[in-house]
Amino acid sequence: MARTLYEKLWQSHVVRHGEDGPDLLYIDRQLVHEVSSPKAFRMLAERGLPMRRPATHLAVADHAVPTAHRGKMFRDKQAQAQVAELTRNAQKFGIRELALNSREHGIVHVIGPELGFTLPGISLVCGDSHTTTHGAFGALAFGIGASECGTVMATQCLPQWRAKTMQVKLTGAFQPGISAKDLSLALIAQIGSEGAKGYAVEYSGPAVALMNMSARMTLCNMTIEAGSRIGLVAPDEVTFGYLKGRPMAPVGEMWDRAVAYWSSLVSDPDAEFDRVLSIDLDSIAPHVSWGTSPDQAAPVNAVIPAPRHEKDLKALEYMALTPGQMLSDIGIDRVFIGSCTNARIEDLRSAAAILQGRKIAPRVKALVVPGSAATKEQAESEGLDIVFRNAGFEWRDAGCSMCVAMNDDRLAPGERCASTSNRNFEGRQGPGGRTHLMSPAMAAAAAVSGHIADVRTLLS
Ligand SMILES: CC(C)[C@H](C(=O)O)[C@@H](O)C(=O)O
Ligand code: SF4
Repeated sequence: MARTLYEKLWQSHVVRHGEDGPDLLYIDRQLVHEVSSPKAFRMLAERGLPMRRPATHLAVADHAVPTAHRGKMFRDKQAQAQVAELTRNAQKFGIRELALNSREHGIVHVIGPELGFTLPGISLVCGDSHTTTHGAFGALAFGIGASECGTVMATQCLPQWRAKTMQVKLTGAFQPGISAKDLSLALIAQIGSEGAKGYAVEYSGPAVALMNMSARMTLCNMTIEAGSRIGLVAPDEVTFGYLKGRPMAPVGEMWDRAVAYWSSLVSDPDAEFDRVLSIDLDSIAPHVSWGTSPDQAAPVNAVIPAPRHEKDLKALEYMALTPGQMLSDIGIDRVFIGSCTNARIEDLRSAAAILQGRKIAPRVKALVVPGSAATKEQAESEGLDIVFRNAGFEWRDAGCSMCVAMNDDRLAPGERCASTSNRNFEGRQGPGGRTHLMSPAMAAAAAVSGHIADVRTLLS
């Protein structure tokens, strides 16, 4: 029978079919960070259980780490304790941890792919909702809860319900100034923040074949904001090209065998999806969120829509905005370029291209936080750090930073931020802070303009 990519991945990991309950899946790899892992490690310790296969785990502290004072003291003692606990647990249970000062350090969803820890065909979990990111490689990757992390550590298995399947067919090509983030925001605005709930979403079509891994990762990363725990792209030559030579990728004959298997990880031509959507990229304009949920987003040249329900009213009040107001008239105080959605090298390049030879508006404070130490190093070798600094940005070390405000980087109450992150929930970037989600190029355009602006007017 014809099968979708999701069904192939699922079936290759089923240990036991659930009769009336969920299937039991084998989990190949787990990424571990400091926020969701303490409970899991405690579970093992309390029951005196060892880790089933420590070598399949990789730990990194990213959420709470300082980005301005790397290697110095943490100002936040709770954050410091959290990071120290991860190191203690990694040592105790024999898991590899990427040290804060190492070249491999970074946001968990950025370093997994960079190291080749993330591979097509594997099942990969992490106690983190944006684990959807890794589906860009054709991995069965999904976020799990803290106690499920413990289950995987102890058994290498996890009971799971199979999702329905959704195909998002993409045609056309991104127009100048437009990127995967705009597409994600447009899609989420269209289907809603629960529009893909219960579905595994596969992005396919000619436009996906043209996308680099960075764009595919942005798309899969944001899939959770449409309510889906799984975003997928079938692995292809672009995927293999990205992975070849990565530190943890297979080599020699194993590489050839892996590529042969990975090439089979596509939806069969006559496979049926439960739901199919089509989007033409030619029609996508730069998108910006105006509310407190990622689906409250609109094209930059639109006005803030009239509230449709209570949720919109509440969001407009929190955001201090009025229906009918031009999105591009909204002044901003801060700019954050970072997060596992948009802090890879391609993201930094696209922002730097706008900032080249320009300065940020006088009242704006801006920071750029690369997704990983390797991304930072690559950016510096290209001189991007100079472009950012000359424009007036602070150039930081890797971490989640102002995406989630668990370290020292946060908005003051009432401050408004143009942000390349993925969530604009109330208080997400600091209590009382107001977030507008957008692409790196759009965030750069907002930085130099002092208000939300259409990046297309700044393209040379
Ligand atoms: C802290 C962590 C568990 C959380 C997540 O699950 O995604 C965070 O990464 C986020 O982006 O909200
Ligand atoms: S960068 Fe933001 S979204 Fe990504 S893992 Fe960190 S906190 Fe979560």
